[in-house]
Amino acid sequence: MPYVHDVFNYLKRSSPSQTEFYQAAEEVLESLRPLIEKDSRYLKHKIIERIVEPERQIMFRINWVDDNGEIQVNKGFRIEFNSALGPYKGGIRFHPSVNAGVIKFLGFEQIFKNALTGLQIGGGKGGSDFDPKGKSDNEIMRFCQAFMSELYRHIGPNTDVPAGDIGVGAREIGYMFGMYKKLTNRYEGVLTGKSLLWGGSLGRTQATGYGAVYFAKYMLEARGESLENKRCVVSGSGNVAIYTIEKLYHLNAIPVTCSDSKGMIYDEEGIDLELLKQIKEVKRERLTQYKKYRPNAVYTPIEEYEEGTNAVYNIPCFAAFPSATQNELNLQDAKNLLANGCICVSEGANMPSTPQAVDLFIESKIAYGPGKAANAGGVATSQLEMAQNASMTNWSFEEVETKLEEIMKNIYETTSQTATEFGEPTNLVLGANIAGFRRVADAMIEQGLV
Ligand SMILES: NC(=O)C1=CN([C@@H]2O[C@H](COP(=O)(O)OP(=O)(O)OC[C@H]3O[C@@H](n4cnc5c(N)ncnc54)[C@H](O)[C@@H]3O)[C@@H](O)[C@H]2O)C=CC1
Ligand SMILES: O=C(O)CCC(=O)C(=O)O
Repeated sequence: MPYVHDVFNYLKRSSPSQTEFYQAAEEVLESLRPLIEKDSRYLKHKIIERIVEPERQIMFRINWVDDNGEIQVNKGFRIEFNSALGPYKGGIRFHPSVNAGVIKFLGFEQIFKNALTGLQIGGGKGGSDFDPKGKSDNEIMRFCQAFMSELYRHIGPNTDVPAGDIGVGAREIGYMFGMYKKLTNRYEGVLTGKSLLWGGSLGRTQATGYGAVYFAKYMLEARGESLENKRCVVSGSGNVAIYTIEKLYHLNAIPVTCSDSKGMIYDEEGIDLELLKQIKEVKRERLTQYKKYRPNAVYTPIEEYEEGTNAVYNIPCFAAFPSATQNELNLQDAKNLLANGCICVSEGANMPSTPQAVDLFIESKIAYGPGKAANAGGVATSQLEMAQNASMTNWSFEEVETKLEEIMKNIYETTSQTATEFGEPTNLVLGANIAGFRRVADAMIEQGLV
């Protein structure tokens, strides 16, 4: 369809050098072809042209002072992409690779992910090229305060509600919340992922990882399979990876790997979860420490990975849970997974598989859950946190987890039914993109040209 092609070319001309955004947009636009052919309303209302353009993009300077008294300057971003379904909602990422294109791809994915949850949340994302690695606690606090000293004027509990992402966890959310409160004199649910002491929700920390495993469980159940006693590989060792490993153990699976940007651990007997939490959540150390306490585990530094591959995906497994970062799994990794017997990939990270890897997963008809569906449990539970804040109540862990599992089951069913409706029952990329888009697009049409 030349129309989709034209919109995509326009994007490339109007937003130069935003590679990750083109990747995310191309996948969604390609998936929408059969829908656009079937329903002319989307063309008439120019929904495609409108949905790829953020409603608002904020870029700002962040000045802060390091422990040596030196002034440091970073870039800050918040993209308020689409508010058809509710207040902008999406995390904040602190990582040196952050730029306008990365935040735009994440914000774009967030629109459809949030729509798939069935909840009233629009799509947004933010971040900074600040590198938290090696920074003292005081430096982290000063940076978070400086970041919020600009962001506070753009957000609010009914406007835009940020949360965490790579490099932003409960500690950073705490420092940002403190500054927001001081500047506005308001104590309100403006951020999610808060500490349980002052407005957080039980289960939010676990939600993304648990959700990605639930998504795998439902994909597998539909094929008469289960995770029980199956070996699984997990990449990353942050929030999503840790709670993916935890839920895999709950379902009697055996997670055998985790990784960080410097290397990977292969622990044949199963990852020691308490040790991993101690290293990553408490001490904030490198994974090399893991081997000190588990001498039988194998640590492979990235310099020793086979060229052009991610060693995590060279370990034989039944299911894989990419939980680190974008484009961490390429075509060769996908081939390695399939050759070693993997039949399920559930993405905890955002866009971890390259387009060629995704094509191979779809072609081979394995159970493949794209990030915007499989990792939606995090943002869904953030909305549960917003609901508790607004009603001044606190739900039990069991209540939140029951809702989370129900939401993940619904997302699986919606994506699978939509894929079937469009003639490709195992293609959950098609199902997720069309189902997410349709909900947002129909809301945009009903709300008029705004
Ligand atoms: N935290 C959340 O609730 C959600 C997170 N996500 C996505 O999950 C992924 C992981 O995020 P979090 O666990 O929250 O972040 P985190 O900061 O807790 O952990 C990130 C992990 O990825 C690893 N990593 C980063 N860059 C890497 C690289 N180039 N190679 C190998 N490992 C690398 C880090 O070492 C760390 O272990 C991201 O793609 C994020 O956007 C998606 C939905 C919700
Ligand atoms: O909890 C949230 O609001 C956002 C989570 C997030 O950033 C994501 O889903 O990628």
